[in-house]
Order: sequence, then C-alpha cells, then structure tokens
Amino acid sequence: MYTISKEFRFEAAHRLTSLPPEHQCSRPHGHSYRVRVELGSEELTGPGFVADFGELAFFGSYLAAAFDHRDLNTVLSFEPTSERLAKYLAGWFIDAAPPHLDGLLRSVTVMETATSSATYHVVPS
Ligand SMILES: Nc1nc2c(c(=O)[nH]1)N=C([C@H](O)[C@H](O)COP(=O)(O)OP(=O)(O)OP(=O)(O)O)CN2
Ligand SMILES: [Zn+2]
Repeated sequence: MYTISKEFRFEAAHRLTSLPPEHQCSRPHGHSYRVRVELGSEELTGPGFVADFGELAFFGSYLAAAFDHRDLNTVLSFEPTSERLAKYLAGWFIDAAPPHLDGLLRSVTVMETATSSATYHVVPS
C-alpha cells in the first residue's frame, strides 16, 4: 500500500459550548488549523503517483472558502471539535472528489495546535 498526504491551513475561531464555563475552550478563541488528507492505493498511475498532489487543490479551495477567517460555530451545525470536523471533512472530500480519486481517501487529520490533533480513518469500500 502506497500512501500520500497533503496538508492545508486555515485560520478560524470556535468555542466548545458543551464544555463547562471554566474550561478555557468554552471561550471564543482561534486556531491556525491544519488539515491533512491521506490517500492510499496499491497501484500507481502516470509517472508513479497515488494521485497528483495538485489534484487535491479542490479540497484546499473548499477549506479556504468555507472556513478561513470564519467562526466555525456559525458555519457548522455541530460542536466544532477536531474529531467531528475531521469526520465531516472526510465526508465532504468523498462526496466532492473527482471520480478518479474515488475510494482513495484513507484519513483526515485536523490539527488545532502544534501538539493536538484528531484523525478520522475511512474504511476502504
Ligand atoms: N479531544 C479533544 N480535546 C479537545 C479539543 C478537541 O477538539 N478534541 N479541543 C479543545 C480546544 O479547542 C483547545 O483550543 C485545544 O486544546 P489544547 O490542546 O488543550 O490547547 P492548548 O493551547 O491549551 O494546548 P497546550 O499544548 O496544552 O498549551 C480542547 N480539547
Ligand atoms: Zn480550540
């Protein structure tokens, strides 16, 4: 199995409203979010690619348009934890990816800080 990954960034605000008020993350605050998508395949195409990194630009464009310099609590309909965001983004990627990338997504990782991340793993179909 070959895997490739590409990382994207956006800046956004959020707060975790389910947390008690004394928790620091219940207050509005911001992160320089990083999102890494991982694709995997047993076979290579073209010059020896799982997929051309450049073909993942659609995902970066979506992140920029949907989330950059926005309040995640207003643009998402769920509590914006890293875990929930990672699963949501995996679903979006699978729905929006061009046909030749179908079935290649393996995981999406959302990194809120330099040391904190959550990964949603896609079960290959
Ligand atoms: N499992 C999760 N735990 C926490 C999440 C999350 O999405 N999933 N989110 C938060 C907050 O959003 C917080 O902003 C990030 O948490 P944390 O890593 O604790 O942030 P710090 O800047 O305080 O990190 P340090 O490295 O300890 O300075 C909380 N938990
Ligand atoms: Zn946070």
